[in-house]
Amino acid sequence: MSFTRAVIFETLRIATVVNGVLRKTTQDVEMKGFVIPKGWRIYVYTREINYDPFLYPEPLTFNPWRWLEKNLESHQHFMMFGGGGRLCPGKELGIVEIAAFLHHFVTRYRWEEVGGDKILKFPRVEAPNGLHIRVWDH
Ligand code: HEM
Repeated sequence: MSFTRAVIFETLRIATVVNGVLRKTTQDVEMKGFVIPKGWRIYVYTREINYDPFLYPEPLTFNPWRWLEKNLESHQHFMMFGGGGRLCPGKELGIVEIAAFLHHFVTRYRWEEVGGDKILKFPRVEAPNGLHIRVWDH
């Protein structure tokens, strides 16, 4: 299960649909010489963190093994499920659901892409015309 978990994290890192998390300051916050006034709304653009080459060398390469080498999941910059008191409560359920789907899909079926579908990477990962695949029993 640890490799499946690594595949899920790497997929979320490269192609999550959650580009960031929102917060609002409840008091003035000083950070690295800057003051964020009370009441400001903040958008933490986690997509940028996920592509940071200092945190994830060769960030555009799909490399699930990077999650096994170090415990990246416990790092402060791991924010695919948000963080702090508002951390996604469905994190583990979501991972189990994806893992169960992947297990059945990979072990029971084979698939191929059909047609030259367009995939956009920015501002978010999406397939505007849908991602068409042909699936058959293995
Ligand atoms: C891959 C799957 C999922 C991803 C990537 C994801 C991601 C996120 C993110 C980024 C947040 C914002 C956290 C923050 O502001 O710090 C969030 C919040 C939340 N998620 Fe998920 N989520 C996933 C699955 C689920 C599932 C399966 C459930 C419920 C069954 C769920 C329920 C929630 C709820 C209720 C919140 C709001 C928490 C709050 O504001 O206190 N999520 N999720």
